[in-house]
Amino acid sequence: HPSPDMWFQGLFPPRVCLANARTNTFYGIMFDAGSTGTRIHIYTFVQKNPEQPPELEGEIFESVKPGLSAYVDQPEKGAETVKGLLKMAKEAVPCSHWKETPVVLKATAGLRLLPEPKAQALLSEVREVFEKSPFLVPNNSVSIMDGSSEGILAWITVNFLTGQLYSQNQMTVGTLDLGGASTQITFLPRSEETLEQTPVDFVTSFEMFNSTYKLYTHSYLGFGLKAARLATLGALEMKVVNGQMFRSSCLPKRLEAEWHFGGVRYQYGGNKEGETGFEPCYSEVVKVVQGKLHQPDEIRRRSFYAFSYYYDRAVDTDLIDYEKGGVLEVRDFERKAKEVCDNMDRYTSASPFLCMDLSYITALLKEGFGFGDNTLLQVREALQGPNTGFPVS
Ligand SMILES: O=c1[nH]cnc2c1ncn2[C@@H]1O[C@H](COP(=O)(O)OP(=O)(O)O)[C@@H](O)[C@H]1O
Ligand SMILES: [Ca+2]
Repeated sequence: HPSPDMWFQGLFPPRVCLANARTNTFYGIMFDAGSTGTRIHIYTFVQKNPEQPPELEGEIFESVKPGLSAYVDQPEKGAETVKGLLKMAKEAVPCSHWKETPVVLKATAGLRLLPEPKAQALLSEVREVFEKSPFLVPNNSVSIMDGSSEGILAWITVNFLTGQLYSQNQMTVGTLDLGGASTQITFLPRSEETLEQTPVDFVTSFEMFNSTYKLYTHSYLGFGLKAARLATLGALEMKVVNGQMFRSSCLPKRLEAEWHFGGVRYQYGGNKEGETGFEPCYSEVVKVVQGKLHQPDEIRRRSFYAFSYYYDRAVDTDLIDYEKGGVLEVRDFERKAKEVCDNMDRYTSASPFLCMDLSYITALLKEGFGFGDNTLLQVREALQGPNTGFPVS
């Protein structure tokens, strides 16, 4: 086809940007590039008076699946997913503010697991999308966040939003984040002994509101829920051969299916003739964690805030309410794992991995971190800002 004559285009005025937005309002665009999905957070801040810091007024959130790491061999296609989300930002932020609105992307465990050149190729495609956008691109705006920053960020968010960081007698809570590819544990040690018994690279100091905090924090790469599924199946550090079948006693006996993670296709199924149920499953998942994690004594006496997949699986099995979350003991995950694994046929409508996931969570908490059966966990949806029920400012 010859291209149509576009003579009429010149008749219309170019799209203009009217400066109609409030001048005390600021915006920020943050991408969380997780192993299972990419999420955009568009924050609105309002500066009510010049002496005070701006207050968070609102947040717009959207997400896409799969995560960037699934595009390991198609970096341009991966960057397209970011571009799609960025379109939302152009609608949400008034055009008069575009060029002052910073846009950043922080990638977590999915990209940490990829070979460095592949991860960099994805990030540079994303950088290009940002550069072509009308937003402000700060230095180092597209990068892989290191594991300890990830843990600290979660800890600050929870303790700031619950008011602990500016209260007189600080009762900070620890945080447990279970992602797809990595898991983080972070808390403020109360006993000197804990710090003495902790490897140096598990301790990070930082300053905030005129206090210095010495936090215990560590991110375990490859110990997220989805990576743990592969480890349990024996498929994590393997070159997967086409047609190869991975079996586990944690899966329904007759199940045969396939699953894509990190750009690789895995075929998996139940133990057709062998055992299934909690006992054999638990011994499989324990092998994934046993002896591989540092166990600080103090955590048995502290309470923790648990989110991400701890929350998702607790909601899936009615251990807690979707909206309110809830307080659980470590033993509640074990009880639920037994119930699901020993009655797998009753849970077929849910994910076939439900038994494996609950067993892994139990093993990670007890055998991995060394929590007691009765350690209390506040299981909540990840705190993200104003729509969480926690005061933001
Ligand atoms: O913005 C969010 N709000 C609430 N939950 C989130 C958000 N982003 C991720 N999650 C949770 O994080 C988990 C997935 O982990 P993710 O994809 O971030 O892997 P990673 O942290 O290992 O890279 C899921 O439980 C998902 O519900
Ligand atoms: Ca995450």
